[in-house]
Formats: sequence, structure tokens, C-alpha cells
Amino acid sequence: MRDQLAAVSLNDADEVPRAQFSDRVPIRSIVSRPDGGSGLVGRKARVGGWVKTGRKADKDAFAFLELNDGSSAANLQIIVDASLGDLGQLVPTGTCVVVDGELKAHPNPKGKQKVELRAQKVLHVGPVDPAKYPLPKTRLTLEFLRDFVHLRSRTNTISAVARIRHALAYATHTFFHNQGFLYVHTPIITTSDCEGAGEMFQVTTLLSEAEKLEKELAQNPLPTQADVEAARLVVKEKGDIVSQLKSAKASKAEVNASVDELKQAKESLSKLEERSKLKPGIPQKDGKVDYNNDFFARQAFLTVSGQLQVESYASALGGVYTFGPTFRAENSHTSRHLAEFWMVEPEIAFAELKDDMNCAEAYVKFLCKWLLDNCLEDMEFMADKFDKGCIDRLKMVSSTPFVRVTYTEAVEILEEAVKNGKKFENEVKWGIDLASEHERYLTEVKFQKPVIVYNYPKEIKAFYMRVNDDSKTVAAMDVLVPKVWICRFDLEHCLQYVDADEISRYLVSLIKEMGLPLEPYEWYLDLRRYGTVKHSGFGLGFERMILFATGLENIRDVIPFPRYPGRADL
Ligand SMILES: NC(=O)C[C@H](N)C(=O)O
Repeated sequence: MRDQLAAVSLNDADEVPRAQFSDRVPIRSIVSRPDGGSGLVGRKARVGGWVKTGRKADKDAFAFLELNDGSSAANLQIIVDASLGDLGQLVPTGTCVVVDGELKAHPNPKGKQKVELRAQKVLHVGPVDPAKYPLPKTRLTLEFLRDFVHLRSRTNTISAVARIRHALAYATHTFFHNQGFLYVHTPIITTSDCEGAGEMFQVTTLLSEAEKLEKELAQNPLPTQADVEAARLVVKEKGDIVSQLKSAKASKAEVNASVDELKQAKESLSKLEERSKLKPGIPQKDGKVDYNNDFFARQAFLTVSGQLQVESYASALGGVYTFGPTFRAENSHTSRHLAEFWMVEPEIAFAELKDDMNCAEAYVKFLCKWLLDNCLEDMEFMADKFDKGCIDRLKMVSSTPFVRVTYTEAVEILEEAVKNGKKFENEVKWGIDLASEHERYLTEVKFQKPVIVYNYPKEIKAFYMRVNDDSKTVAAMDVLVPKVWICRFDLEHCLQYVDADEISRYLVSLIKEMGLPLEPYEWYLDLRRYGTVKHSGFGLGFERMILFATGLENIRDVIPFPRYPGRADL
């Protein structure tokens, strides 16, 4: 995007071309040119953006505005003469301004900004009352900004993160597209628990239905038994009249009229009977919630992973991936967990652990290289403000082969470290889920490189992993990168060269062993029963990747609208 915008070609007209779909010149296409915009001096430009800082100068004869429109980290300085409008209204931070003007060489040619815009006309002002605007120009902490998620995208940090996030998403699609993978949209509402951890948010209309009914009943109470009896009596009377008229051989018109009345009486009776059956509260059957009455006529949840569903497409289309929001109702208050996060999940048919590791390594390297090639300005901002080493880290990860060790070897390395005096808070022994201090030791101290740990104990992994021939470990892997543990790559893998019945019997026993109900997984077993294929894949927590890239500490700052226990703003 940077290059496209920066390369907007100039024609002979003396106005810098505006964006194709909005009525202004993106500031990036001026300031991000290789010459910083100096080749545009003398040209006219219409720009619009939000004032970062503004001040009046020369006894209020004019104002300087630092304008940013989000197209790049850099601002454009605008000079507005007092004759053009109310300068007091233009200078507050956060004000939206659109101006026509002429580009001039910046008076300080050695500075960062090569050009400034001399306004000739102010076309629009979206004013801000500085006494009320919650984001004044003083430096605000990221924590403070979390209370203003609707406005925080106007800050340098959050807008840089937004551009980096976009770049990583675009790179993700580019990488998989280039490899011939299809992007598959897996459902957000699901009826199976992929990880079997019971951390799912339930999707139900039972509560709102119950509330609606309660409200309605308050205004319009249920019919009593006496009301129903009375209505029955009316039906009986109307029925008697019909019989009498018929036996008295009354006219057809009279009989028809009485039959109509009978029909109406029957209808009101059945409505009353129906209504009298309504029970306030959540519908129950055999002492349990009756989900037959729920929206989907069964229990449904927000997905924790699109993996199982994407496997069904891999079993027909080969290489596929899903990239969407996933949800975990985990009561975690850490800086690494969100209740709603995005996950990139490729799934590859005719592939095994080695292919999966190769794919993961190539993908992570591609992302790092992409940021270096396409987002350097924002990465420089991150290096300057948050994490000096972040650019070097991207360079290192994009160019260094990842170390690969088995879980068992990793535990041996950690045990050796303990013997040599290294202290860990969590005990090291075969069978533990590695804690982040262990992972950091491996990647930051021992190898100082990205590390892929594979073949984990089966007890600590999900049911869909292939059990290795040692019967103790499963073909699973995690990719660890220095500084931040970014992602958990799991490999799911059907048993190789074993007959389909055996595979499904085996999976059934595993699902049961994990205490999961079988019914929601029957369709998944079909993938093994019919045309089973060796396949593998992984899940990359997208926000973890952004944390790794930017060096930011808290995952709540790298997703536009963070959801975590107690918070779901907007
Ligand atoms: N697609 C994957 O392998 C991701 C895995 N299901 C997880 O949630 O961690």
C-alpha cells in the first residue's frame, strides 16, 4: 500500500492527485515519497485529517497545525492564515480539518519534514471542545487509552499497530494464496468443542426469550383455569347451536353462520389453552435445560477454533486455511489472553509433521520479512518508543533457520540447566506443560533462535493429535520465538497406514477418554471413515504475532476492540 500511495503519479496539472475514493490527497502520498515531498513544492493539494498539535503564532496572525490522516505515521504541517477562519477552533488536538493549499519547502530543510502546506481555503472543521476531549496531546498510557477504544485509534501507537495488523493480515493471505491454499470461512457458531477444554461461550436465545415472556406476562397475565373452562363452555354452546340448527333443517346460510361462530370459539379456546401452557423461566426437561426450545434446537457455542471444520475442506481441497475470530471463556486476566482473538489456521492434506513445521517456519519468516519490506516506518516508531530490538528480531527470525527439538530433549535441556543452578518457578519434569519461563529459557538463553518443540506428552494435548509409535507422545508442535512466545502450533494427524475403522474406533476411545460427548464429533469421524488422509495443520494466534512484532507488552493493545473478563466495550 505504501508504495502504491507513494507512487501516485503526477500529471501536468498543478494539483497533487486526490485519492481515488475520497476527496483529498492522502498525506502519505506526499510525505512518504523518497524525496519526502520536496518534488511537489509549488503544487496544490487538498488534505484532510485530525490535528495532532496546533498552535497560534505571530500574535495570532496564523496557526501551525500538525495534521495526521492515518495514511502514515508522519504528519503534514499546515499553516493557516487568520483571514481563513477562526484559528481558535482549528488548533485543539483532535479537530478534523480539510484544507486546500499549496505545498512549500519546509523552512528547515535539514528536519524530518521536507514540505508544509500553506492553506488557501479551509473547507471543513470538525471541532473539538478541548475541555471535554478525553485524549489531550500529553502522552497517555496504553492502559488509560483502553478506556477509550473508540478514540484511541487517533493516537500514534494505536494507529501504527492498526497498520501493522493490517499488513500482517494481508501478508497472511498473500502467503497462503501464493502457496495455492484456499481461504475457507469456518463457522463462528459451532456445536463442537475443538479443544475439549469446556471454555466455550454459549450462544442461546433462551435467556432473552424468557425475559421477553416475563415482561409480556407482567402486562398480560396467563389465562386462569376458569378462563379456559369458560372458553370450553362457549365451544360447547356453539356446537349445540350448530346441531340444533341442523336437526331443525335451518337454512344453509343460518347453519354456515353458526359453524363460523363455532370455528371462532374453537380458535380462541386453542389459543387460550396454548397460552395457559406457557411457563415463565428457562424451559426444563427431566430437571435439565431443554435445548430443544433453543434457537438451534440444540446447544451451540462460539467457536474456540475453526480447525475441525477446516479439516473437512482440507479433506477435499488439499491446502486450506481459515482466519477469523475465535473465543475462549477462560477467566484469564493476563497480558497474553483475550476472550476474543483471531487465529490463522492452515490445514494441509497429504502432509505430516515435517511439512507442518516447514510451513509454519516459512509463514512466520514471510510475515517478518513482509513487515521489514512494507512497514518499516511503523516498525521504527515501535523500536523508538517501545522495544529497541524489535526490528533486529524481525531480521533475525526472517533469516535464521529454526532449531527443532523434541519435547523430551527440551526437558533434558531444562533439567541440565536446573542441575547447573538455574532456578525455575515451575518444576521441570517429563510430562509437564512447558511454562513460559521454560520456553523463554530455550529460545532466549539456550538457543537464542526460534525453536520448534515437537512430540509432546499425549496427556497435555487435544484429542485430534496423532499418537506416536511410543504411545506416550503425540505429533504436536509449538513454535517459540525469542522475547515472546508467539504461537501454539498444533499438529493434528490421523494415524498413518491404519485402516479407517481402526482410526475411528481409536478416535472414539480418545474422545470418550477425554469425557467429551460423541455425538457432536460424529461428522468429524466421518472424515476418517470415508477417504481418510494424512493431514496436518497449526493455529497461529494473530495477536501474539503482533505482540512479537511490535514488542508491545499487552495483548489488549494490539486488537482494536479487546474483550476480556469484565470488559466488552462497544
Ligand atoms: N488449527 C489448530 O491446530 C489450532 C488448534 N485447534 C488450537 O486451537 O490451538
